[in-house]
Amino acid sequence: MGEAPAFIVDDLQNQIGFENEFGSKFKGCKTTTTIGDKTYVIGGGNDESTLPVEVRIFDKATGNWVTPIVLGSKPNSCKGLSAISLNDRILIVKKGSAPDDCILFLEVDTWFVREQKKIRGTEVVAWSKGVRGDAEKPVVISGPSGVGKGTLISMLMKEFPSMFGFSVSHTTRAPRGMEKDGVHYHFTEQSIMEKEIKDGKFVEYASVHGNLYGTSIEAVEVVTDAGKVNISVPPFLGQPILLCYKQLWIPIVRCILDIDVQGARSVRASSLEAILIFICPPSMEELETRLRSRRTETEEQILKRLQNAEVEMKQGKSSGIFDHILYNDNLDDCYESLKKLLGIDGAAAATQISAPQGIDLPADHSVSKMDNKIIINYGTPELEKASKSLMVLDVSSLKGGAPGRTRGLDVYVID
Ligand SMILES: Nc1ncnc2c1ncn2[C@@H]1O[C@H](COP(=O)(O)OP(=O)(O)OP(=O)(O)O)[C@@H](O)[C@H]1O
Ligand SMILES: Nc1nc2c(ncn2[C@@H]2O[C@H](COP(=O)(O)O)[C@@H](O)[C@H]2O)c(=O)[nH]1
Repeated sequence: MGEAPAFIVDDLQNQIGFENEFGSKFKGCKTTTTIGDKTYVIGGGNDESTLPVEVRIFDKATGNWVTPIVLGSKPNSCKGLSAISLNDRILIVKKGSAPDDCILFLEVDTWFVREQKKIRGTEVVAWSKGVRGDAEKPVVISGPSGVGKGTLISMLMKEFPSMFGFSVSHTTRAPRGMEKDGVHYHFTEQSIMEKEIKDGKFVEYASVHGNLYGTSIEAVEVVTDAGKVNISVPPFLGQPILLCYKQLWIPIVRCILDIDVQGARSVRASSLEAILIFICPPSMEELETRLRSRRTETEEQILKRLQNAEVEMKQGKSSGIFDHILYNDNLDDCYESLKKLLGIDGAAAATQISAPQGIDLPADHSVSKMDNKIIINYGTPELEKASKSLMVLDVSSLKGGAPGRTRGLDVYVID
């Protein structure tokens, strides 16, 4: 580890035009990173301000400045930024930020961003938060209507209120008696939802039993960003807060999606990297009994749902979309199997599985890159010579990304 870093970041440029263009646009800290013909200028929001970090792009090919559509939750202000190019995304190391909020990725050419650029016909970038290891994979629960998906999800949310967050879908179907807008679904109109789909606001969508249903990017982000709030007081019942890390109570939230097989197929093809679970009924007769006993559909709707169930069952069992298949015969048994799959069949495991390990970055540091390793040097120049304390972020196994989290960061310290 004694070699000089191959690439020094914090590459603040003073090219003609940069400072003027920039100085007026961004108050506070800023940094620039070039990927191909584009220079990404990322900055704003210093420690005292509440302004979020902004992004502008200087296109060297055209000589023009572009203000991109920025998806994802913009990072909070910080004391300084370092930016490291990783080809399709830029890793941002924030100074003076909370352990769960100091490593972020600005995606500039990932699958998700390319799709969004195609849909929107303009420059797009997307923020995603970096997390260590493999935690927090979203969970997709799919299966025919009436099989018990909602029942199982309710049981999970009731037993682990702090651990799971439900992705509230959009639908064009009418609300049922007890259903609340924004809680069970975002009830919307066909024309509005079609426009929003065209605008690229959805991770996935499908026409199901004659209505449009879809998971918006925002719905997923609302859940994953629940982990962003840092509160310095202990949790009380009902709050989505679990883990005390460095005197901060860090919420742990894992996103659950209840979607049909078509939607599951889209999620499988996306960058969400979810765990996909298909729930089967013990028999079609039992499925019909459950659908009828729910008393929420008309006879015509029940028949349509049963007809669609035949197709969904075939696809669910054989398409290779799903990681796991569970049979919901006895509800309690199925629920236990689901918890086992998710690694939460014991109280200790429940805390382990989703506990996000923050990255405790020293407030003062410099950042460099060597191959797939980001080296964070946190000694003063004098101390560096003596002790060379380094933190290494290994980015060789990154997974996921916008609209969820970027997982797979390996972090270790070299003394
Ligand atoms: N294992 C089970 N045994 C008997 N009844 C069950 C079981 N699981 C769920 N149910 C019942 O079946 C009905 C349908 O369940 P639920 O509404 O959860 O299905 P769903 O898969 O979410 O349906 P949809 O896709 O239409 O939303 C409910 O009345 C529920 O109480
Ligand atoms: N592809 C998607 N399917 C969804 C979504 N939200 C719900 N669903 C599925 O629709 C059916 C019917 O639901 P119901 O509430 O009308 O009974 C069911 O299979 C759900 O899983 C979504 O966002 N995308």
